[in-house]
Amino acid sequence: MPQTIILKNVELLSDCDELIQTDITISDDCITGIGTAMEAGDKTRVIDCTDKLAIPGLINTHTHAAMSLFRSYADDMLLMDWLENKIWPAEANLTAEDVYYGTLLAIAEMLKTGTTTFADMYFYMPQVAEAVAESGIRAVLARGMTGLGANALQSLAESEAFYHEYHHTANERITVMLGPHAPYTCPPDYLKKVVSLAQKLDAEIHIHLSETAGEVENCFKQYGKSPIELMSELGVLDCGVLAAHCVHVSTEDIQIMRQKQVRVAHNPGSNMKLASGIAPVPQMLAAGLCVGLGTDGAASNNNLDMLEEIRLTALLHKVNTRDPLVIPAQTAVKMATAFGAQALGLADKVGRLAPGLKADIVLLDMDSPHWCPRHNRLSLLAYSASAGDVHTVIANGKIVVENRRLTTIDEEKLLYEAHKRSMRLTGK
Ligand SMILES: CSC[C@H]1O[C@@H](n2cnc3c(O)ncnc32)[C@H](O)[C@@H]1O
Ligand SMILES: [Zn+2]
Repeated sequence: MPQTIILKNVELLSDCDELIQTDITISDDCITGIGTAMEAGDKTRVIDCTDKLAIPGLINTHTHAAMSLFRSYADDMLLMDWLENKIWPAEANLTAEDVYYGTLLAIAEMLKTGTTTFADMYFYMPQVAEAVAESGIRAVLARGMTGLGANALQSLAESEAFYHEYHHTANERITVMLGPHAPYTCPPDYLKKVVSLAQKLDAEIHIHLSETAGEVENCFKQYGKSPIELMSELGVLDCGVLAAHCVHVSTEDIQIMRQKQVRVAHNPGSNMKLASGIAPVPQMLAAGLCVGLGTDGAASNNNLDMLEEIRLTALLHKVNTRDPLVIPAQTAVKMATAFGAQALGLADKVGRLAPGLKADIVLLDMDSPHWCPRHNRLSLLAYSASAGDVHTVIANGKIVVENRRLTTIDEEKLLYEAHKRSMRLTGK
């Protein structure tokens, strides 16, 4: 029997950003009505939403969920030093079960901070999918691949098997992409194999591109072109690409990205912490690119809080351009919702509150001093809200956070397991 939930007297922002107080009706996994709800029947759960603001579930377009196990392990370093000397050696010891618990830890944090969809690139992806399936979150999963080393061909084969086994599973909550790590770990011949596989499967690609100045400089030295130009030449950009970072992209690169409809995952927190630079987001948006927001892994952020990324996005680009209008609150919020959905190929399912879309809904508790006075809900959401305001989270029509508590995850057991495994992995 499909369950019906009515969110009674909830506040929400319409597509035209008008504030409305109304009811949202959820039947099974979908939003079926926005407007005064019909009389509740026996099987209907009515939730009083006085003083609650409903927003679409937030969409994290780039992370490595299980890296939550490495949070606070290696900080204040540049990307390549951090990867080569701290992260990759520690990741070499990861087991499938570690990745399961690391991913579940990340999912617990994401759900409690209002994220209902994430795009992940990592190893041991069947265990990632298991954590996604049982927690109720939505995810776009990619088995990370590097073309250097003994596992290069095996990870291609694993990616193919993972795609066949998990694409469109968990009630359609899981979709699968291919995940070549980056141009500096995937040489051209390897990327050509990835492109062939993507064409065979009709799969899209999630890849790190142009994250640091050093990456772009080395790419010019090695191939005489930028990472974007190289990817274009190799056919990678013809597969449908979600490109993480794009910090050091030129005007010419942006034109290519526009032509190839590359979608960008902007990760302001990680880019700031790793001192990678500031992505030209205003230029990318002005060129018509789809730019979503991501946290990157919790080891380089050091949290998975998308409300924080919204705020960072709105602030960072203002101070960088000295133009307060460059990314207004509304744009930053859209980047974490509607644009994020588009970036992940899920715009027909999530990212907005509208009848017919999946019921991925976050209720923020506005009954706090930092929500007073309420001149402008969008402004409050972008500049004043914080993770502690996330009261209730509904993912695919199911309540996964209720009164700030997880309903699908045993948090106490999870923290014990995650802490124990993290200590072993980092030799502590
Ligand atoms: C091959 S699985 C993903 C791989 O990416 C590493 N990683 C984490 N953060 C970053 C980043 O900001 N840039 C590049 N690579 C990153 C992660 O440790 C995994 O090894
Ligand atoms: Zn990353």
